[in-house]
Amino acid sequence: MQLERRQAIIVLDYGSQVSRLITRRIRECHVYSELVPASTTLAELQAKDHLDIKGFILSGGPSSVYDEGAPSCDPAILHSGLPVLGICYGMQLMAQQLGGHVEPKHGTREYGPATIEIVADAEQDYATYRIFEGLKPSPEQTTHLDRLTQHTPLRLPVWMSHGDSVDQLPEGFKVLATTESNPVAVIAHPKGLIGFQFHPEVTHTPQGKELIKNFLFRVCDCEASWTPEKVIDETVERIRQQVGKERVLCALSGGVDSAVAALLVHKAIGDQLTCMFVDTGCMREGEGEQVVETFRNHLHIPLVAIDAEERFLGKLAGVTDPERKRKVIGEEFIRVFEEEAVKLATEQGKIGFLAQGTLYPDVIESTSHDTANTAKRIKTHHNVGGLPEEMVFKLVEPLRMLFKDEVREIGLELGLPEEWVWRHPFPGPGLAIRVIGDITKEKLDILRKADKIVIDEIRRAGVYRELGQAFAVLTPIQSVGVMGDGRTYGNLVAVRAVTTGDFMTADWARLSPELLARISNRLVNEVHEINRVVYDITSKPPATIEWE
Ligand SMILES: Nc1ncnc2c1ncn2[C@@H]1O[C@H](COP(=O)(O)OP(=O)(O)OP(=O)(O)O)[C@@H](O)[C@H]1O
Ligand SMILES: O=c1[nH]c(=O)c2[nH+]cn([C@@H]3O[C@H](COP(=O)(O)O)[C@@H](O)[C@H]3O)c2[nH]1
Ligand SMILES: NC(=O)CC[C@H](N)C(=O)O
Ligand SMILES: [Mg+2]
Repeated sequence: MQLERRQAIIVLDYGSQVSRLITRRIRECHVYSELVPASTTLAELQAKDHLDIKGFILSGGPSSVYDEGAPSCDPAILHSGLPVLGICYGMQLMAQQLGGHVEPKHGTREYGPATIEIVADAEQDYATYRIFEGLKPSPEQTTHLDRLTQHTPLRLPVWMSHGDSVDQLPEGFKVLATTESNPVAVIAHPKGLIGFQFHPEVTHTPQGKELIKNFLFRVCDCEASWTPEKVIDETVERIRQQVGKERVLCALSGGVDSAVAALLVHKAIGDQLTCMFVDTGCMREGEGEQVVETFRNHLHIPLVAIDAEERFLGKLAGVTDPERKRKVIGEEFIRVFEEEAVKLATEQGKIGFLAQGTLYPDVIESTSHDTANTAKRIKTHHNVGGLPEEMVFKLVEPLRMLFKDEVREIGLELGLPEEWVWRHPFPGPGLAIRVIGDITKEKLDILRKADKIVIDEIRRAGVYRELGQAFAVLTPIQSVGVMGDGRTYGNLVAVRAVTTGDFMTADWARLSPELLARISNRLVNEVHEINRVVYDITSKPPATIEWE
């Protein structure tokens, strides 16, 4: 089967903190979008033969266009005849490269909320540029003067963050909107070149999504065809073409990413796939059983479950340093996979591919942001991806182009149980990095009970889905208590619950005092080793989500 080319909007990344949000907003409108480094040329993009490029967006960024070495845009993109939307730096760059001029304007800096007033002629300009079609002035934007003159210009609240301004337009451009302090807030050329000085991709621009939709559907003529069904069909076909008749191994963790990757591969090649779940002894209560039950009995996908508790706990004995724990676990995973892959290979023929749940944010991080590579290492996230070379696996990464919310949608569509789809992420090293200090089976058992109580109560209160992650941490601190009139000297458990979008930053969740009380009560009553409970009220930064 020949794969159709998919309609796409290419976002060029000039380094804005919110570049990837642009891509997400576009995808939320069911149009496919990729974020690429600013230096990407039109020729390179046209060489991606799976894409039918419908338009470009140039993101914002920290540079000033007149700075030496400031990033630019391949002129061929601006002259391609396809629509281009420049946002903030992107608009300034487009204006400058097409012959206009940009100046630092100390008097017209705008950071935060602003209101743009559309000065375009309602009938003619709306029909020519189409970017403001269908937008309505909100009643609170209507002034007394408007009512007196019975003329209500379109005003929109937006979010700005710039110190430079376009002060001279390139030929053929027209100003479509201004703000009180900035005469050039939106510019446009009849050929579909548009510039926004504000950021439509952030939620602080309330009608931002409508503006992006207008760009996609009215200016670029896109179809809303990037849907879960379509993604599944395409991905399945791609996997078939890549894998052929070879066998694939998928390491299954119990998390949503590896589960969805496995489902897609299974849909593509059926029994050529073998899944492998490794019980490290550091899993949550019932985790292993649930993985086995769902995959073998419910989804009918071949699964090998490896009980490696003894060897992992043996290697971890006496290890207290968090980084060391991660290393030990990472290495042990590799050893287990090596051994098991050899066994599988001799039983049913060689395994050529390894399926992984790599997501789009991982891909973006490793290609477009230099800062990601120079950033300071806080902790080594263990990943089974670092498999030894002598295994010579080729990789199948069916989620490479997807964000987590898209992965979840696909999981639902493929029949992964809801409870699994919405499960909080769980780190590969598992409870080993939530038992602070030295790890023993006894401590892990205490933590397993505590973790289950925390999660059960959070689910019962109906707040599980609102939280990014929630769990218990077993600390080595012991404290004195009194129970049944007797003295106790027991363990201190910390409860951690955070809200977060991307896990790069997080806030501690404002759980209700009633819920916290129930959790604390059950912890001390049901887990007799615990006699004191604290709630972690630090955000990330300065803390991290996990304690180790
Ligand atoms: N216990 C395990 N057994 C087998 N593979 C594992 C195990 N733990 C982790 N892995 C592998 O390591 C990969 C990375 O783990 P990671 O936690 O980042 O992703 P995930 O578990 O798939 O999803 P989530 O982020 O929702 O937890 C997994 O996709 C899986 O392939
Ligand atoms: O697969 C993983 N291997 C690891 O070693 C690891 N350490 C942290 N995490 C998860 O990453 C997210 C951010 O965690 P931190 O704020 O603690 O760095 C949170 O979701 C953490 O659970 C890990 N995941
Ligand atoms: N957010 C941005 O894109 C800022 C662009 C440019 N650095 C300015 O200050 O105007
Ligand atoms: Mg996981």
